Amino acid sequence: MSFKVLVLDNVDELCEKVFEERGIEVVRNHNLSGQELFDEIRSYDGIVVRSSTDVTPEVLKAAENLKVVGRAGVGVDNIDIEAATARGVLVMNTPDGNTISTAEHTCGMILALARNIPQSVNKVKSGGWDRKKYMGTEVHNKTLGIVGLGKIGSEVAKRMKEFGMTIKAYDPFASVEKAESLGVELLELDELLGVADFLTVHTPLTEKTKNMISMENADQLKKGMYLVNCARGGIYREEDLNALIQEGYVEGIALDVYSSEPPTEELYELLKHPQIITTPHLGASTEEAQEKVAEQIAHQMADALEQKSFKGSLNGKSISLITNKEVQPYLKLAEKLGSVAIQLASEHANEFSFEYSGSCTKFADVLTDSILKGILSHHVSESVNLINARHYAKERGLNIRETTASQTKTFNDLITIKLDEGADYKKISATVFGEDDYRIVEIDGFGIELRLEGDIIMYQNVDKPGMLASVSSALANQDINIANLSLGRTNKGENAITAVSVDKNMTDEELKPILNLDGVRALQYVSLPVN
Ligand SMILES: NC(=O)C1=CN([C@@H]2O[C@H](COP(=O)(O)OP(=O)(O)OC[C@H]3O[C@@H](n4cnc5c(N)ncnc54)[C@H](O)[C@@H]3O)[C@@H](O)[C@H]2O)C=CC1
Ligand SMILES: O=C(O)C(=O)COP(=O)(O)O
Repeated sequence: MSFKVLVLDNVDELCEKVFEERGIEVVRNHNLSGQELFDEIRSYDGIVVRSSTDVTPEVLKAAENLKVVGRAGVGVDNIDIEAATARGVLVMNTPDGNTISTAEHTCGMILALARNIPQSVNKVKSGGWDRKKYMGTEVHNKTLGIVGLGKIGSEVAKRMKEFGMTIKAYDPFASVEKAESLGVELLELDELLGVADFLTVHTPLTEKTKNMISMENADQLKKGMYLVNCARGGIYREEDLNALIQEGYVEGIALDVYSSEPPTEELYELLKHPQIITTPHLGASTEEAQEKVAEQIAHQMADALEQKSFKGSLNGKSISLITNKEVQPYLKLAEKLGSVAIQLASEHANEFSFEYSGSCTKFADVLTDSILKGILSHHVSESVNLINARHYAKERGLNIRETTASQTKTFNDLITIKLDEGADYKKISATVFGEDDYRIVEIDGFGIELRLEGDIIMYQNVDKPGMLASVSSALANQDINIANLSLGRTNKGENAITAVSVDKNMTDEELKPILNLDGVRALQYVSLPVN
């Protein structure tokens, strides 16, 4: 299969090189926006972005062929992951390719703040000379507060420790062991704000981190401290930045990131304050970081398109499992069974129970995605895949219950779907023999053996002589060949279930003679793709 990828942002050329080496057609176009972008994007299987292109629901809708969005970098706030997930589009990033560069930039900002480097450079360049005004402060023996002791925060800690700083951090998700190994003391946020001479943030922008510092909590800050933000604009409340300095809470602020990039006119005005130093989102802008993220994202996207690996994927949490050879037969089994279930369920049924037993239980999560794919493919016009199956299930109000049992009585593995009360058949179980022999093995407690493929007529009947002969002659009269059949019964002469595979896709009209046979009940017709 051949794939086509569009590079939309200023991503290093190595990206194209990797795609080309891997036989993927690649086009670079930085200058697309609006309708032009919508028109161009239609035919691509993948797009590569940095932080400059907003991957909105509209962009995703226009990209009819899209399978993967690759972010050559970390932050994905410019990508609507929810909308991508709903459309079954994989979103991936390169979590560590620009860590060192951003950490180095942060350290640079801390030192630049401490020694007024940008302001004094400007002074000299404009023909001025003022040594008194630009008196600085040492960072040695000062406390650096880090909010977010993740990849970048940790690298900043290591580097600034070497400058003789005491490092303290707030990160509710960081382990004490990790902090100890870095020589960092973990504190609560309010404690950290009270002791930090310099505060640097390295978290995503979330409901919790937005406006983490503002005039509202300025009282908690150590007087005359410095603020650094090389993470995401808005973690410090931008409208309050000038006031924080003017009211004497903060001595200086260094920003690499802004709530809108480039900043709005109002924001540009605020940034003119002489004690605020600024760079235009340069944290990751080094040759080394850009080469790393470009190469990484191209390989990751190529692997994903070729279904080899899903490293770096941010949605479809269980998708990485589908490259596991062991899980593939179960995925197919689950999807087929889901398809049977929806064909047997009552109209408007919205309750399904999935039971996994045996060794397949360890893949239960992705098997549920696959059953849902089988169920929903009959309902949803948009293409359903393992990434968006749960999204659609939720949107359609399906209630799902999942249970697992480590052992089965008769089979190594069994997947069972329980249907709604109104359905003719309430419980259907299937397994896979070998690599690709998918079979229904039980319906409503009746042992049966039927391949999960092609066209199947299922009915209940009283276990008496001649029933099968009547059904086969009703089929033969219409020149319909029986491919396979399976009978299940409880006890001799009692109720029985018959499943007949036929060689053609039958119409309602063709089913009527069977439906009208005396003794045939609960006739259902199921159609499945042939393996
Ligand atoms: N300026 C630039 O060019 C760049 C900026 N970034 C940004 O830097 C930030 C950090 O990136 P990484 O270190 O790679 O991410 P990471 O995921 O390794 O670390 C984030 C840390 O923040 C912590 N965290 C999350 N919510 C928190 C909260 N409410 N309070 C305290 N800690 C919290 C997490 O536990 C985690 O340890 C991201 O926002 C990323 O987008 C990343 C690369 C370049
Ligand atoms: O990776 C990140 O999160 C960054 O902020 C870097 O953004 P950029 O790729 O330089 O536009």
